[in-house]
Amino acid sequence: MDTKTFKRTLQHSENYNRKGFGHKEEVSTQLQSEYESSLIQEIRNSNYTIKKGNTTIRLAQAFGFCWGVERAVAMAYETRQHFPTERIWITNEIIHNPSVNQRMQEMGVGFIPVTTNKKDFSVVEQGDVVILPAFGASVQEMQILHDKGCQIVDTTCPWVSKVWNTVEKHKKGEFTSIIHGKYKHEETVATSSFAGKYLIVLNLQEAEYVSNYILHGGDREEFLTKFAKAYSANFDPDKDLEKVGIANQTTMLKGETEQIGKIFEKTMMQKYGTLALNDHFQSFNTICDATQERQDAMLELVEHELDLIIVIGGFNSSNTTQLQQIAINRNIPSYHIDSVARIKSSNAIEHRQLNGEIATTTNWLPREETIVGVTSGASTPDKVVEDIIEKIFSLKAFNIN
Ligand SMILES: C/C(=C\COP(=O)(O)OP(=O)(O)O)CO
Ligand code: SF4
Repeated sequence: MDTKTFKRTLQHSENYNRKGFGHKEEVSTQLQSEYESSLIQEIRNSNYTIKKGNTTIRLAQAFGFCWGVERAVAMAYETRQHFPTERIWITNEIIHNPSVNQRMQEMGVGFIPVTTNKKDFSVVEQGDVVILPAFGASVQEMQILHDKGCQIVDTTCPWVSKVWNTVEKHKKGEFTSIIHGKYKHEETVATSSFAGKYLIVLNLQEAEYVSNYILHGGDREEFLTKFAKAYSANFDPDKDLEKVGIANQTTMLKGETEQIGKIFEKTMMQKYGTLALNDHFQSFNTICDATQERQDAMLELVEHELDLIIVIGGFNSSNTTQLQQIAINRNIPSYHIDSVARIKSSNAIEHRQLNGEIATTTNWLPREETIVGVTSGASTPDKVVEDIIEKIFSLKAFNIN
């Protein structure tokens, strides 16, 4: 499929909207009351710190809703306002936060059902409205919806679309896109659908493995098994790694994407020589500002003296996981939770570990003077952060165990 032409056709179609419907002011009051917090604003205004009794909360200097999330959620609310009686669907979670997705359902926005790992678009009828989430959607999904003649409201973050343009450039120059990301993640699924040849690498180890294969060859079958589901159809590691371009899922660890870029730049230089580098390697910066700011703020937060860190965000939120990785790298006890309900008592907290498993830690909140670092992912409403801070204060005030 000529994805570039299709996208242009879609964007000119009268059934397509990516600008909202002019109800910004009406929905902003609703969004404010549902997601914002006066306590968090107060803490922001007092140098990101608040102390009550023997407990200090130190917030990261950048956290919570990013611009792209605010925009996508506002567009979804506007869509409901603009189409009060039409059936509205969304192709995936709007963002990775359970409370926001719950609100979507309460507003009557239906999630496309999934049967045997496949989305069932047969529920969508002509005249229905379909929202594409902040992560975007694959070009194949867009085509199905366009063919059905439904109204498409595209909330894809422009930073994500920027990555799609990057992989289109790779495709034009016959470069294979090396995408730093998680192959199952909605954004990476969408990005790879716009790429020509692609290979998705998760981390530095995988990048090193590919680099080594480029330089010295290796076991082709092992390569294909290792990266199963993470490359384009008919990908051949012996032929398709001669020209590579770098792209990423916007919310990966910034430093890691940069290092992966450097690994491939060095590899191509070593294999083809400095003068031929531009014929074999392309790199554009596709890390979004919000990811960068939140990770930088976390790196600054962990420089302070902290007894523990609470990282708040959906359990499937990639950027939240990256924030926790920073705490783990610094050996600070840290707990990734998605809502106040995970705090059972000062004796028990239920939290997500980096490997995805849910664990319960006992005696997590010290009785004595305590400094708690707090941050939240780009999809976490301030209200959720407020509830958690209030809970910590109340547990400490009563020393409830
Ligand atoms: C929508 C979006 C980021 C907002 O945070 P999310 O937590 O929803 O997503 P992610 O970190 O990618 O799992 C895609 O860049
Ligand atoms: S994290 Fe970046 S790319 Fe993702 S929605 Fe927010 S601003 Fe957009």
